[in-house]
Amino acid sequence: MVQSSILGFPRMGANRELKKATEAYWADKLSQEDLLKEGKRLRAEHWKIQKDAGIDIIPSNDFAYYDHVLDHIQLFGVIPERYNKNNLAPIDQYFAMGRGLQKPDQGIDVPALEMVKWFDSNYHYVKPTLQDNQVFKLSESPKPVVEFKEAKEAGITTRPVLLGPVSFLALGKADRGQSIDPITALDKLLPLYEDLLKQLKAAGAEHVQIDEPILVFDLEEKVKDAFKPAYEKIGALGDAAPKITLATYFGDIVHNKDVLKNLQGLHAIHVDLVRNPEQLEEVIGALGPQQTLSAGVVDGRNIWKVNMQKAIEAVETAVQKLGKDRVIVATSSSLLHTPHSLDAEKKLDAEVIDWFSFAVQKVSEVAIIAKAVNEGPAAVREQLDANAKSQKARAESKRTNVAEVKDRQQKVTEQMHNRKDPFPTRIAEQEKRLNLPKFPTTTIGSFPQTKEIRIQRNKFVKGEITAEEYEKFIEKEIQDVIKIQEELDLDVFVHGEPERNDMVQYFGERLDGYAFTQNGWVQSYGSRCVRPPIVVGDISRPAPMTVKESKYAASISKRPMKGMLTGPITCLRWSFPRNDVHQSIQAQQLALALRDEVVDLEKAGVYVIQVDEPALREGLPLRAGKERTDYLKWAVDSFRLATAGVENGTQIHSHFCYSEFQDFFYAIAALDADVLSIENSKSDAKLLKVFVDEAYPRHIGPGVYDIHSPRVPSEQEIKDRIAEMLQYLKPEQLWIDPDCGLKTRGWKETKAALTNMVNAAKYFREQKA
Ligand code: MET
Ligand SMILES: [Zn+2]
Repeated sequence: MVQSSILGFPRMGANRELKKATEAYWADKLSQEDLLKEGKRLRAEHWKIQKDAGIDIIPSNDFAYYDHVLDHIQLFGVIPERYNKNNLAPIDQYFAMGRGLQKPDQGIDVPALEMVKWFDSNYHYVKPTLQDNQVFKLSESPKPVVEFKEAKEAGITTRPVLLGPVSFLALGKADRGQSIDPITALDKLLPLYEDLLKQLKAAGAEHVQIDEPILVFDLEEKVKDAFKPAYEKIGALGDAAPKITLATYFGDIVHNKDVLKNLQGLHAIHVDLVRNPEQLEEVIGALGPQQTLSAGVVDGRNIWKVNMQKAIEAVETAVQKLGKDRVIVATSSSLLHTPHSLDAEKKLDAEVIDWFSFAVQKVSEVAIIAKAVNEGPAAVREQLDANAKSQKARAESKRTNVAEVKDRQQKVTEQMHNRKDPFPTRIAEQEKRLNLPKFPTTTIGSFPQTKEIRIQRNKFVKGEITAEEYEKFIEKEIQDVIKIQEELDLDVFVHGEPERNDMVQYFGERLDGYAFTQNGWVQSYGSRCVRPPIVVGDISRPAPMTVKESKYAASISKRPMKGMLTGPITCLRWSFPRNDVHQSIQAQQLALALRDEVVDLEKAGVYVIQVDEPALREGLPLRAGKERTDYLKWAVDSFRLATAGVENGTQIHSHFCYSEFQDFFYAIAALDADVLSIENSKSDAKLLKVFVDEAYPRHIGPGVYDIHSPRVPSEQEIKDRIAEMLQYLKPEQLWIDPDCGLKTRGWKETKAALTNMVNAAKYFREQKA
């Protein structure tokens, strides 16, 4: 029989209970015992959801209090000495590695381990950080064993999930001052996996899921070569270990087919057939004679209802080749990346809610598909009919077929992507109009989002104050930040973004084609969750979105005002995109909407306009090659289309929270933005060398201080940063600004830091005069 399986379930709970519990624990408002109890309660609840839906293979150890990679760091004792010093309880040591720990009264001050994006998702994992003489040690009561037993006691036999040894190491790095290449530690790590697998088997686990997602990357030879010895060794345990399903996701593994050859002894291979359905045949061809295919046909990364008919066809194709006993129906990846359940959505309109499926619903979809394959479509006729009806309704909906939007896209010309004249002509006109000093100072857009701002916004949302009252409040906020900027003597002002709840949501709410959830939270890192808007249809701009605030701000300030927009790629990447049209089409629709906004800002007298694209880098496809070059082409085109409608004398800025774009610098240059502001305070100024090497002619503001910490940089520190930057950039190119927006900061440190920043800029201005 075909079995049904879930690769992982969201951890937060229906109402983000885990977030609330961990944050209460961090604030000393919840005991450790109660935190652990809450974790246990959530796990039980999530297992039950899956069991009740009829899932055959239910995961355990997919739960984590902070991050599952961090779980493995602790599981294998990859704990840098600095976290061992203070005799912390295991859970506190765990959180200390995840988020740092500062207790001045007890003399504790350890920073967090590095956290980075999990593949191309918006989830972040903690990087395994190894020492040159790394010693591994399996924890005394290994979490996977404990949680397996916990489920068993609750009457559910689960399939524990482990991150595989090759991925665990390959995703890691050497600690500061160390030079170990993590993969070279494989031999030392493997015995711990063997021990762990034996313990799981002894506890009653017949199966285990081992994730090796790095197989979707282009791998260095030495990493590729690590799979064979690793899995030979683990495989040699035979009946002393559970049967292994090796899971990959977020890409295809066809380019690593030769690795599969060495994995034919494993029980099953899982592949993502949502992202790469075309890999099915090749993967089947590469399986061993006994091996099972786990077919990931229900999307773990997005919120759309599965197309049952298509999913069933894919599974049937596998069944024809392998037989029912060698096929598993599964989610494409862990459901970690989807919100908990649609049940909490009371405000979504009936048309679109019928198109969505969150984790709880996806669990049922997997069960239904398995049943359809096992017992024939008649057994689930009603569900299949409802699904087909929903697919058809979505395809034919007015929202997904807006003729005006499509017509406008048809009429986009090459010319519309180009500014009127090249940069030298433009900058001359801009300088005449803006009359800025050398080393102009500015900020990235947002100023502190104070408690008062949040209170007033909530009141407005709840209808407790009128639109007019709220507008007055926002105007007052704008007046205040302008006054502060005058006092600080900044050169290019911003209005401070007080009206924006979030840089994507704000725009989504003003565009047609978007929907919003009330409770569609997805874990981003640790206890932090985001609630991405959903692109449901063709996008257009019914009315100006930011002009009122920017125009008002420009009208009351002495200095040039910078209008502030979120770029098309960032809007798309930080939303749930449509899966029925290519992302390039959605990006172009967003670009056209933003183009109108840019032109309207210019008409309103705003002659500096910043279009933020912090998500451009993370959207880069995981593997080099055509997909990547295609992405860069349409991403760059969408930015150019959004911004090229203005006159030469209007200055276009863009902002990135990354400066690590050595590999695709040509695309950054191709944006043709007059001024780029980039995150740089945490990076090596050497990264700027690429601007020199590529003879980048336009203006750049590499961030001179880190805004993620309340720490105030001294004037001297900022001067040193600027001096360093001047080794790479020409004085006439350089802008002085912070790393990113200041919305998460308090006013006190913001004013102090900006005062030092302006003074540092003035120092160089006088020096170079
Ligand atoms: C994550 S990038 C943020 C840019 C935005 N303009 C801000 O200042 O908050
Ligand atoms: Zn930023």
